[in-house]
Amino acid sequence: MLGPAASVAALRSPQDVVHQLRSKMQVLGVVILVTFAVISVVILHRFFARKTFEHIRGPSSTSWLFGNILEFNRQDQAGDLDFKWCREFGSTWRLNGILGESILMTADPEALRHIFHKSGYSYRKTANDTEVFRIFSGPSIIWASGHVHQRHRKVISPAFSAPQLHTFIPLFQRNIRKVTKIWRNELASRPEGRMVDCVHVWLTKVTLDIIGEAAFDYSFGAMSNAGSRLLDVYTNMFLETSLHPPKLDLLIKASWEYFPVHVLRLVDYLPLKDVMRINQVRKAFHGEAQKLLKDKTKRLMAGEEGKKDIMSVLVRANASEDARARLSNAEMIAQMGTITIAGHDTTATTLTWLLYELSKNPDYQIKMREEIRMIRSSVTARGDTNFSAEDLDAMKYCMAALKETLRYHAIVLGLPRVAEKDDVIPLQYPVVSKSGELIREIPIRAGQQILTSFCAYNRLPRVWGDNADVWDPTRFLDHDVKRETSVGMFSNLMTFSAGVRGCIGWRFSVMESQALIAEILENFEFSPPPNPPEILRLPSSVMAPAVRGEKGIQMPLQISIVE
Ligand code: HEM
Repeated sequence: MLGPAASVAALRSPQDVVHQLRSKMQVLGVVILVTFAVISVVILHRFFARKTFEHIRGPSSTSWLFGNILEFNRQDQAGDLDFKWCREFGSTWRLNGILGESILMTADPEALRHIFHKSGYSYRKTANDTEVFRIFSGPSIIWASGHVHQRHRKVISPAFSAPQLHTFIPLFQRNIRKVTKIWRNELASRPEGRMVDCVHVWLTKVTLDIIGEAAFDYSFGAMSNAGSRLLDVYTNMFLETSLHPPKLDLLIKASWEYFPVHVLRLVDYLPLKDVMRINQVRKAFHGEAQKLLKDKTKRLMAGEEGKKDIMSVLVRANASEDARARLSNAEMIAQMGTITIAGHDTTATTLTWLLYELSKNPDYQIKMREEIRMIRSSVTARGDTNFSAEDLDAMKYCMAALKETLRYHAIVLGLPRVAEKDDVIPLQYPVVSKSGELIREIPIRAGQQILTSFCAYNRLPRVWGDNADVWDPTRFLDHDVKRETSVGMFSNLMTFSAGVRGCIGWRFSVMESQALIAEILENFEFSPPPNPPEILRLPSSVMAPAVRGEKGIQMPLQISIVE
């Protein structure tokens, strides 16, 4: 029997197919030609440009064409090379990029503070990241830069304020109870009272339904398996587009830095794997977001009592702005895809790693459960049924476990940035140069690339102590780890990035996690499955878990009911 793609092809005439193939070959031909022209210019530019990183130590190049980039993208486990290089060369080192580019890589707290906090927009995103965000979301906050980004941030920020987010706690609790009910029913049907399940699947479903409802008053129907069209096109996007990019993708994308922005718009038509996948996702989000925006604007015009979802708050905030500071319809629509994607897989994956660590640390898991039960008694005693925000904040063991997981399993491993102008980056921890001198600051030339390593910073022994390589939440309990610098959005961690472009949804994620952890651990116990498989950290854009030798995202854990 023919598959759907084959049946569609069978409906076209042979001339159509040949014509289509020819046009695709022509596009590819032009792309390859232009890329080679750009590559020649780049090589010449690199040859004559002023060198500023050459004295810094780093790994030797493993390929004349790719430098260290191929091995970095193909590492066995996410972060392996960051940790190795950081141990070998200190918290700042030099990496060989494509076609002999010198890249500065750093996990140094002062350098991170300088790049993300102090320099405003002087360190921009790479052309590759900017284009991928544009293709996926359109003109949204995560794509915008400079004063346009400032305008987005001003309109969107009120929707992420603490008082606004507190109103979502019952919504978080209502949704996680659906998972609790499904797991309880499933476990009741098993005579042994245990099951092994991929917790990531369920956490992804519940966080997707939560973001749908909280952000847009929209139902993704993930938990009910009703599955909206959006869910179908979007599932597994991160993994499919970012894991092990082909060599040609890496080469083409490295050349984007040298194209003018309007030429880069042609990227939409490139037959690259992730471009085609992401294009599809954007179109699906665009259609739904358009309908939602229309509905919410109509309600606002009719003077109806506004809903509390993030998009409704945004529509009201936007309407009250001065006309020049407002977001356009296209910009409003673009936020839906960004907020959905930035706002659920990230939290789901972090919580998956948390349950994994708890399965290996039963004593700490028991402490968390005892704490939840103690606070439950006081909730019941005052006649309430749900934990309030204050109750959740009072769960110190739970909060410490969440912080430690965000530290130890930084799901965004780091971010690349490009210097907009010549600058000098200060270091908190000086490194030794090739000739044995101490380097305390590094001159940067406009256009040079810096790869920041959040995962390596989050494990620096000088910041986190000698046991930085161990998952140990007690470091966040009673004693305040003395740190010489403060970076990041939350608890001195770089996991949510930092500064003007730091994660706008960090507080949403933390509150949601607090509510989900309390409900899940009050009801269930987690342990490793029989014959526990080796769990890997996949080097994809969100560091997902996998089982060695098997495909796709997986985290099999044994679940049983706590009586
Ligand atoms: C564990 C959970 C999360 C992690 C680790 C995380 C991490 C990050 C990081 C590293 C960035 C910077 C990206 C860049 O500069 O390219 C970012 C930006 C962003 N995040 Fe999150 N995030 C999380 C949860 C959320 C949630 C729950 C939401 C929304 C509900 C959200 C919405 C956003 C948005 C809109 C941006 C773009 C901000 C801007 O460009 O100004 N994130 N996030």
